[in-house]
Amino acid sequence: MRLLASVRDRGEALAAASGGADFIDLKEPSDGALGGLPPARIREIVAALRDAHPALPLSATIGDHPADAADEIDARVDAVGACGVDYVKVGVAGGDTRAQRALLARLADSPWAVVPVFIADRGLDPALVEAACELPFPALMADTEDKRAGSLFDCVSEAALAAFVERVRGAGKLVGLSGALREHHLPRLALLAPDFAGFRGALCHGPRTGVLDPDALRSVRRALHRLSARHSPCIDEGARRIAPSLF
Ligand SMILES: O=C[C@H](O)COP(=O)(O)O
Repeated sequence: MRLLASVRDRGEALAAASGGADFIDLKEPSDGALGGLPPARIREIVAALRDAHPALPLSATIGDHPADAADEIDARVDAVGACGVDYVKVGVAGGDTRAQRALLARLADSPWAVVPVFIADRGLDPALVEAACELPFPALMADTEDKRAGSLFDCVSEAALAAFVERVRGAGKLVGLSGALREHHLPRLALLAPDFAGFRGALCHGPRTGVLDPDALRSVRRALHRLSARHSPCIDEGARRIAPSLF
């Protein structure tokens, strides 16, 4: 299980990369679950990371938008993709199923590598996950929107999370879990064995809107290493086959 760290600026990005994050995710935590950074800031961070850590995979979010905001979402995906990140993360918020399916179909046609992020505050819709699994996305994630309402584990049952991980991996995609996850959740995460787990709040000294704390990141990193030493190497082998460039 790899560590995705969400960062908002160049300083945090370099600290997260040096601290051992496996994926760097660019977002503005003060602007919501998938708060977007201005393209100029994304380009600045991408340049700094490509220079210092050229092999590190980078993602960026486009901001929180309702599923039916088609034009706005398309424009933001293009703007963020053009900044040179490897993946563009797009939230699939709850609500109108038809709009969600239409959004997935459009994102699958995007020239950029889009990672849909299912906003799971009210659970995961297996039919929607199934629809996404049939489209050519490199990865799928789950995250939560209301960070005060507990963690992903308070919103989605472990059985449903296990089914999500299994289905997405079975479709040949990377699978990631996030949503107010803390270090104490790592043993439960390790049992689910997603390819990566995403963190912001756990890496900050105060709230997730505060500043990234390199010591907190190192602590999560160490805990993950300890758990990885115990979990089955065949999971990593599977992930290597799906996305060899990431390993
Ligand atoms: O992509 C991962 C998110 O940034 C996770 O943020 P969080 O740990 O504060 O829920």
